[in-house]
Amino acid sequence: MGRVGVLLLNLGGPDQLEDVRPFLYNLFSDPEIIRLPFPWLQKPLAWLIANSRTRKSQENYRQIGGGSPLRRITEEQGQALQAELQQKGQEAQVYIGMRYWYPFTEEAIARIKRDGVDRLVILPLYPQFSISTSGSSFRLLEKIWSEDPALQRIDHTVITSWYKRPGYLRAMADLIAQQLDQFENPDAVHIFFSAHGVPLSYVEEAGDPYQREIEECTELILRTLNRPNSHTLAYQSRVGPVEWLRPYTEDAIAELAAQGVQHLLVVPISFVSEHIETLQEIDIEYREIAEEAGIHNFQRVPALNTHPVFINDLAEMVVDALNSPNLTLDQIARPAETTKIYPPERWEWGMTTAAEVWNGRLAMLGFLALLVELISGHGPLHSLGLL
Ligand SMILES: C=CC1=C(C)c2cc3[nH]c(cc4nc(cc5[nH]c(cc1n2)c(C)c5CCC(=O)O)C(CCC(=O)O)=C4C)c(C)c3C=C
Ligand SMILES: [Fe+2]
Repeated sequence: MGRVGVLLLNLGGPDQLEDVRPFLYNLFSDPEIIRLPFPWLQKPLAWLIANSRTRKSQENYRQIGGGSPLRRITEEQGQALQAELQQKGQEAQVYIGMRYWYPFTEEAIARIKRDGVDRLVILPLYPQFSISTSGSSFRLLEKIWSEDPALQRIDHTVITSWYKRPGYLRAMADLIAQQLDQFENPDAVHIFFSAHGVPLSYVEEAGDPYQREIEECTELILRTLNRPNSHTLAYQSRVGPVEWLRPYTEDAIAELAAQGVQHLLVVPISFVSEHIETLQEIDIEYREIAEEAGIHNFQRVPALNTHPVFINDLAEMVVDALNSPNLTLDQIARPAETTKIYPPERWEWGMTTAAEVWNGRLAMLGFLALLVELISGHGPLHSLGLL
């Protein structure tokens, strides 16, 4: 088989407060995060949004110790996966490629080339696929691959999403059960699944399978858990003025409180590491909303991090991928009739000419409105607290 490598893909997060601005700039420069019809608008808009969001975002990172734990946890996951693969008799080198901060995907690829990897498994650390997460990393990789004949010689396979894996579901159910059993009356606890949101247009216009995969994942976890608790699924971490997937977490918490729910167990569902949205948004912001609304028993399930059942499942996934037919970056970018990963014709740029013209006009208007707001200091983004 030659030298085997596993490339873990993740989003990345600022290691310290000074990193927040350039991290946000990288994030908003990604057309899979802000979808604009004109590429030349992307960088100026990214610069404007990053600058206007930095202070608020820094304050959030300050509340969790001055930086994101994502790099440390992802490295721990990588080490644990490498050791578990070795236990299973599969020698492999694990690499980490972050999309918006160090260690960048480009650095991981340089190391993969330097080490002479012959066989590579590409594994995003997102259980569910979204255009904005795994899709963005795959798109970047496809571009790097298409420009480098040395990479094209590496036999590679991509795992697109893996939320149906039995080990992942078991580990999630075990963590939920452990937390439930710490309540006085476990069956009376309302289980609240909180997924990272995406703009509604990703699902309705671009055909992102994310919402469907999140809903199915929630059902599978509940089936594995096999408890009688009531439950809710809602979406958190909305950014900007457009509509995102609903219900929004803060609204759903308020609604449950109004219905008299007293005991709430929050389950972060779209990410496998602790990060700002678990440690700050759920543990601090949503807890405050819940307690003010009358939910006094508010607990959260920890993220999987290096849970042994989860790491064992990742290792089995890698071994399975090495023994299955390859799904290549090229196939993902230009799917064949038989490759049904996500509706490709809907993910591509363009839609119809008329839609593009209108998108362009609206983007220009939006850009002008943003400039006016930045100069005048008044407008909808100020009202929303984004500027
Ligand atoms: C499945 C997980 C995630 C999805 C889907 C996702 C979509 C998405 N995110 C933004 C905007 C921001 N995301 C930020 C940080 C961030 N997001 C995720 C995960 C998903 N994002 C992670 C793991 C992180 C890093 C967390 C850390 O610990 O550092 C940020 C920066 C933080 C902040 O200022 O709030 C922004 C902004 C959009 C617009 C989007 C979908 C289009
Ligand atoms: Fe995000």
